[in-house]
Amino acid sequence: MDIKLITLYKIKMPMRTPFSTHLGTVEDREGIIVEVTDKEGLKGYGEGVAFSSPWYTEETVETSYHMLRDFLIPILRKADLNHPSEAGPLFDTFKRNQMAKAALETALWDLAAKKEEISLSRFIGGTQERIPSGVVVGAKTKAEARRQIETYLEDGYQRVKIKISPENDFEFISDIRRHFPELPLMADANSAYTLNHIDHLKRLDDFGLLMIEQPLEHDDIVDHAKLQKELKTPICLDESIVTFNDARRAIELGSCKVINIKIGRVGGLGPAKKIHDYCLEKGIQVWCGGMLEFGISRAHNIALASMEGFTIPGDISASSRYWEEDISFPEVTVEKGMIEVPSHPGIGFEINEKRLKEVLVSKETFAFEK
Ligand SMILES: O=C(O)CCC(=O)c1ccccc1C(=O)O
Ligand SMILES: [Mg+2]
Repeated sequence: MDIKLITLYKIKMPMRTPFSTHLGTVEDREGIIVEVTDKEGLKGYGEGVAFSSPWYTEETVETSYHMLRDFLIPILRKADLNHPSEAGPLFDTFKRNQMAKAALETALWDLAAKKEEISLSRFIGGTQERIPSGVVVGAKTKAEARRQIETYLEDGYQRVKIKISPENDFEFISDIRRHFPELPLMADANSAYTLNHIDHLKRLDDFGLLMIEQPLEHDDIVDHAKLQKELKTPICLDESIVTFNDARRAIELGSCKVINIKIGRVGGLGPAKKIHDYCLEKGIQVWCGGMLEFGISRAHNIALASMEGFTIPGDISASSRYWEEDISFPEVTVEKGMIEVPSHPGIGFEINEKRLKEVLVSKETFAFEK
């Protein structure tokens, strides 16, 4: 792919409003922007979506940076890739660290699409010109959740997801259902429950949720299979699906009816596509998850979600949902509940250099000599 240099930008930006789950609150979002420049001067971008602390998966901004600097960039330097689909298998020389892998792998996909002068969406086989948009409410009180939902519905969002735990689920969901009886609503537990909560969870069946996301442990697929047999509400897996084989095994066991695909969590666009294709074949629904991300990862999500199997509105919202000003432009906007898939080459978004400078923590460049 004729790579000339790679630049890593570590950044930090305050969220417009803090985002809370039962696991903790994110106020300042740190991240890594990966810029891969080829010999013609074309630039591809990727984003490392790990958080500052390992509350969602085991990765952090610092571990991702270490993986990129000390393992992934060096192995890429030695390899002579012809196509970005070769990066995933190359990086799997090293175990896990999916978000670090995805940060670099997605930059290679953007670069390759730009070289072909087609949009990333077309390059990966996307067919949809606009995608339905959903939004996540991360509120501490039910009054705050209700206010947020009202605003989001005015903005046109087609689906709302709330974060739940055994302590607040009935309070939040029953209040939302009373005020918004027809709202396409789902709940994400981020592993707040155990199998001891089966009867508790069964009672949530009455609320007509689209699905319940990751009720049980982050690395479980066996207990989820037991739970799915007892629940009418479809189970969607998020944290449990980190590789293609995780998806294959979960589907074989009946652990879920839906999979939330996050490019970062599964190690890149290549694996994300592979999981999508398999789910489509097996009749398992998929949607694109979010990571409170900046515009580069959001752009990759939009390209992924333009593929045929992404029929459910995902957690892809407007840039303004989380940011005063994003590091890319144009900002992602939601019109009548839909986000337009760009037709420009690559991800179809540029870096907002002024904003990147404002939020920059550090910058490091790695030259590739042949
Ligand atoms: O709007 C978004 O970006 C996704 C919000 C969200 O639910 C989430 C945010 C951070 C980490 C994990 C999750 C999740 O899907 O579990
Ligand atoms: Mg989730």
